[in-house]
Amino acid sequence: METTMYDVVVIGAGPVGENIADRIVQGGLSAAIVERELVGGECSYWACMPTKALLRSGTALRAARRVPGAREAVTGDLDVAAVLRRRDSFASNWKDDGQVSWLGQAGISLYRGQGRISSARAVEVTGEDGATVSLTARHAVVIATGSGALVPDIAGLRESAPWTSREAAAATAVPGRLAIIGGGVVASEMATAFTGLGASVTMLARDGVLPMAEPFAGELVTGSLQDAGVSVRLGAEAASVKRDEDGTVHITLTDGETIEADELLVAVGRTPNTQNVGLDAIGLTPGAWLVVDDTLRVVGEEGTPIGDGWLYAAGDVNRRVLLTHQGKYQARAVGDAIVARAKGEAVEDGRWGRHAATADERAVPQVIFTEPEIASVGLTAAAAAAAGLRTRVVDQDLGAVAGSALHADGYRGHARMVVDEDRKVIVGFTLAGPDVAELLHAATIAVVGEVPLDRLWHAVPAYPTISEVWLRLLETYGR
Ligand SMILES: Cc1cc2nc3c(=O)[nH]c(=O)nc-3n(C[C@H](O)[C@H](O)[C@H](O)COP(=O)(O)OP(=O)(O)OC[C@H]3O[C@@H](n4cnc5c(N)ncnc54)[C@H](O)[C@@H]3O)c2cc1C
Ligand SMILES: NC(=O)c1ccc[n+]([C@@H]2O[C@H](COP(=O)([O-])OP(=O)(O)OC[C@H]3O[C@@H](n4cnc5c(N)ncnc54)[C@H](O)[C@@H]3O)[C@@H](O)[C@H]2O)c1
Repeated sequence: METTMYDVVVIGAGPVGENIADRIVQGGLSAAIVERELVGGECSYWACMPTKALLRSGTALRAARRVPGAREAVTGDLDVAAVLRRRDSFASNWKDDGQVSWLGQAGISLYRGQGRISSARAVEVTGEDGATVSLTARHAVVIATGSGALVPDIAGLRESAPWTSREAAAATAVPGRLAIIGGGVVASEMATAFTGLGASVTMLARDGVLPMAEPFAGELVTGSLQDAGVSVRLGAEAASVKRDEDGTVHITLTDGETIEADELLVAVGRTPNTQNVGLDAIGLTPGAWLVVDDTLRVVGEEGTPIGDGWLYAAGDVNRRVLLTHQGKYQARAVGDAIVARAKGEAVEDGRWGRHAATADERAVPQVIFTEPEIASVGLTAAAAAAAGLRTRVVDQDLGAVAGSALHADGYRGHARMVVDEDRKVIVGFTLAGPDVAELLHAATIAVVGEVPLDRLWHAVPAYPTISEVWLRLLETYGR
């Protein structure tokens, strides 16, 4: 079979794959990208964009209702059809023409179909018509195939055709009753969105609400979900599921209670898209998360790169951080590392080096778009303690800051700064409150830059903004 040669072949055209290919071409090499569904990946069509579009209108409405004067100008509830239309447009109506034309402009060759590694540096692409194309990579193959929703082994669950995050993100109607298994990020965001859109929501949060975040985050989100009418069942676990012929879903809990719903969303984490990517051909296990070093080279069981280091994996598929912005950060590192190695240039793979994804370890920012928003970077107090750091935790009521009070009547929120006492730098920062998302980057810079607290006193927050929380936290810490 004839094979086409590129410097680099990227499997998966999600946000991460696209950015890797772009970096490769910017670096003067040629790149092919393989995609089996839509160019743009999960984030564009079934994850970040559509879910945030489903949430945004409710957030705007709540914001207006918190400010007298604006409140009186708002009558009625959300216009569900308008929300769904706006969501459709943010999902580009599930068409990838825009992203395909971007690939063309960027000089990246697109191959549509399932990509499978057949041997070292060789990828076969099988299109929908069954035709196969062979690609060979001169320098590297990158797996950027992302992840899919994990559906746990609960009796009857799969047969009940549950929603995963995909069906929730792309919903064309709002179910009367929505049950959710899970208490993590997807469950909390979708409970917020669908209760705002008029569904009666029950959340089965076996392990609590946002258990990986600072405890006050989960408490505030739980409280506001309950205020909005969501039944938050902490500790509840589904034992079996059955869907009637009339479509009603019955969820039996481990304590014997049964809950009825019109739809059931399963949101208990992700599974890597590595089932059918040819891992068996190179001695790796299909279906497993890929393990990588800091320049994103896939390593085998003994911890050394596969072969001569021709295989890389970035984004969700390596499980380091399941977030778009962090995957794109990896993409910049891996793309530049491949170019440097191809050109025989030095690879800066030390901590914070140009080609190392160092921030993945302890400096990851995330915004959870619940009510209230949860914006965090770095380690929680518990994670810092578990890592053996000697820390001091400083807390501040965010509602007591002048800028917050002005922002919204009855502003409720909380901020926490985790200080590494040995280095006098911030290693973790969490904000919970309305409209805190845009405040996060200051904290990310403080954590990544390891800005000494002494110097932070000279970073004066403007008055009267919510950012004044920085000063309050420093004052509590003491000079
Ligand atoms: C509901 C939800 C909401 C989210 N919201 C946010 C958010 O607000 N902010 C945020 O930062 N992150 C968010 N995330 C996480 C984010 O979606 C992922 O981290 C991101 O999509 C990962 O990008 P990726 O390129 O690694 O993988 P993906 O986006 O999954 O893309 C991988 C691509 O590879 C393709 N592919 C897979 N296997 C093959 C193959 N063998 N051959 C060819 N193509 C293949 C797939 O079709 C897909 O297009 C959310 C996730 C979910 C589920
Ligand atoms: N705004 C954002 O940044 C955003 C939004 C959505 C998703 N995401 C990303 O997508 C990924 C997937 O989100 P997710 O919510 O599916 O995963 P998650 O890991 O955030 O939460 C899954 C939750 O399900 C619980 N769980 C696991 N198995 C269970 C079971 N059998 N029954 C009941 N509960 C169970 C876990 O304890 C956990 O709390 C996350 O890593 C997240 O970072 C990010």
